[in-house]
Amino acid sequence: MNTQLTNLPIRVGVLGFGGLGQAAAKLLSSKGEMILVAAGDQKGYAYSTEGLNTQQCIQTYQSQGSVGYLEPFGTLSNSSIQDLIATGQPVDGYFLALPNLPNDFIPSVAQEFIKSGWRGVLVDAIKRTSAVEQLLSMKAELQAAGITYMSGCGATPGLLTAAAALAAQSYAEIHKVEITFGVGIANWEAYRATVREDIGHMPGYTVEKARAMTDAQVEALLDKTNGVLTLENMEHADDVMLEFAGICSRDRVTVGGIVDTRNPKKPLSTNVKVTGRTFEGKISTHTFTLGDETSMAANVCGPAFGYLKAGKQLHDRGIYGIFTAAEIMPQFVK
Ligand SMILES: NC(=O)c1ccc[n+]([C@@H]2O[C@H](COP(=O)([O-])OP(=O)(O)OC[C@H]3O[C@@H](n4cnc5c(N)ncnc54)[C@H](O)[C@@H]3O)[C@@H](O)[C@H]2O)c1
Repeated sequence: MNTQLTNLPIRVGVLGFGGLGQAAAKLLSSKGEMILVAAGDQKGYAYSTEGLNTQQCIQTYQSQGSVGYLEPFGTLSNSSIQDLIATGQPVDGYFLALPNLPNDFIPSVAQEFIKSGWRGVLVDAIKRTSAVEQLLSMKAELQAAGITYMSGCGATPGLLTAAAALAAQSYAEIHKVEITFGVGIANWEAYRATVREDIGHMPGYTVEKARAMTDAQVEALLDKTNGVLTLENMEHADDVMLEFAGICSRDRVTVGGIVDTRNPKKPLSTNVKVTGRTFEGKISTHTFTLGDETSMAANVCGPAFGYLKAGKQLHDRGIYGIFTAAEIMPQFVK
């Protein structure tokens, strides 16, 4: 059924109900074109055809540790994603607000969807180059399964990569794309996976090492830096996405930033600078800067659903496979 043509809201599932998953559910509650029908976390899932109540989901998750406790829509499960898909309940698209720990976790979730026979749109806000490469290599399987997968659709990669792709249009040749992000959050516990994955980029750390750290070890590390993580030359998928979209080779893309885990004020303004040469031979730089009042959650979840809507339009036209935020324009969700 083409929900867009029939004006029915797009039925959305949010997998992962931590910091970003809860923000995604809040954002959806003000939308008319999308409805939250499913939510899942590590210990359970909830489903309602009529739509889940965001506040009840968040309250249940925060007080009991899983949306699986939500009465009467919840189910407790240690394999919530597989079990939710197996219910066969209709969901048009899922936002994967899951940790990518280990670095092949989200690709393994994509495999579960492929195996299940479910057809629809999947959107991730994945960050590492090597993770996006794993997903890109699954293109033929996704196409055959009837899945339209939108990868790298958060803030960066995502919004900033798309802005770089747009800025590139003024130039005949792109010399460099420099992405610098500033993130301020009140406490690291609100975004555990995000902070762990960021630690994995620091000198002396790997994804596996960061994943294995206890909460006390994360806190001890943050104590040493006064809650601030400074990240340089990160392995970030903006590079492979811009290369894949034919904009520039990946070695011309750099990503770094500062994350303050103890202050919601951004430590610096998130921006992308795109330097290139015009057809007349002029060298110039376009800069796209995000407003400091916009939170990480707004800059990740907004684009994620914009890409879900764009993915749904592709899916309705029978276009399956994998696309990134550098190739497709997100659609504004009302
Ligand atoms: N692209 C971007 O701009 C951007 C920015 C920030 C965060 N992110 C990404 O968003 C993701 C989510 O981050 P967060 O800080 O909200 O995470 P979080 O730690 O706050 O929450 C993770 C959620 O996933 C659930 N989960 C974990 N394993 C699961 C499993 N096997 N099955 C089902 N649910 C499971 C947990 O129960 C929890 O609800 C991270 O991968 C992070 O890198 C992307």
